[in-house]
Amino acid sequence: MRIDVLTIFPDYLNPLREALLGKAIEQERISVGVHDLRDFTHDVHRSVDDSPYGGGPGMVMKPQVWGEALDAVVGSDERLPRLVVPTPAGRPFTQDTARRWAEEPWLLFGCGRYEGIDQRVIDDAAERMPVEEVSIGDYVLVGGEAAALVMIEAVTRLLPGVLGNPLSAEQDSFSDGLLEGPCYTRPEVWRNHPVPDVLRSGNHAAVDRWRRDQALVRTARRRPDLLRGLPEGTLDAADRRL
Ligand SMILES: Nc1ccc2ncsc2c1
Repeated sequence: MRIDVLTIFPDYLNPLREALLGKAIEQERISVGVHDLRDFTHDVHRSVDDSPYGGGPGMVMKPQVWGEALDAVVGSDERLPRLVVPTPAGRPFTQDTARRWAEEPWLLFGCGRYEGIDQRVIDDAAERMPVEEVSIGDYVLVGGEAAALVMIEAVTRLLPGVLGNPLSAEQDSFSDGLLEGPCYTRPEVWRNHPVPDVLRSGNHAAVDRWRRDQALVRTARRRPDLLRGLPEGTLDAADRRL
């Protein structure tokens, strides 16, 4: 997978070079290009924003700069990226989104700041490539870079060879629609807190049942919306006994 990121704060994306993701880049399982939007300005101030038409607070990112930057990154390659624009006004980013994007050969993240990017940039790009405006949640951020880091991690961890243990991707939260239950490691007792006996029983069926019950109870308490949204047939008779 090829990933490109357009941003006015390229150093914000340095964490992509760390840990498992950094290793996947070194192993050339993923290529990551981070591009400074200001490299596509032509004025002495390297300005990327301007006042909003219609008035109002804040500034809007200029279409000319974005248009030139996107043209440069996309290039004349016949292949086109899926352009992802992180924005609070976007469709929700979910594990299903991550799974879908993990099949893409090329993702291009356009990170806006200020009040956002001139809408004509999105409209013009959509004439040439698939574009998705996506939100990672309902809270205030200053720009799209943190969201891009979140989404890039959620996607690339699903790629073959990126995670040390591929089972982890299949068994983690949301993989079966439920929140993950509690986890434990040594010592058996820590500050008078014991590990649940069932986890030390060696009875794998009982451990699986306990873990499933914990996931169901945690999901019911913290995210009842996820329970209501489970596909028909997800919960079996044993689940429904709770
Ligand atoms: N404020 C805010 C909230 C969510 C979000 N997702 C992508 S950029 C962004 C910005």
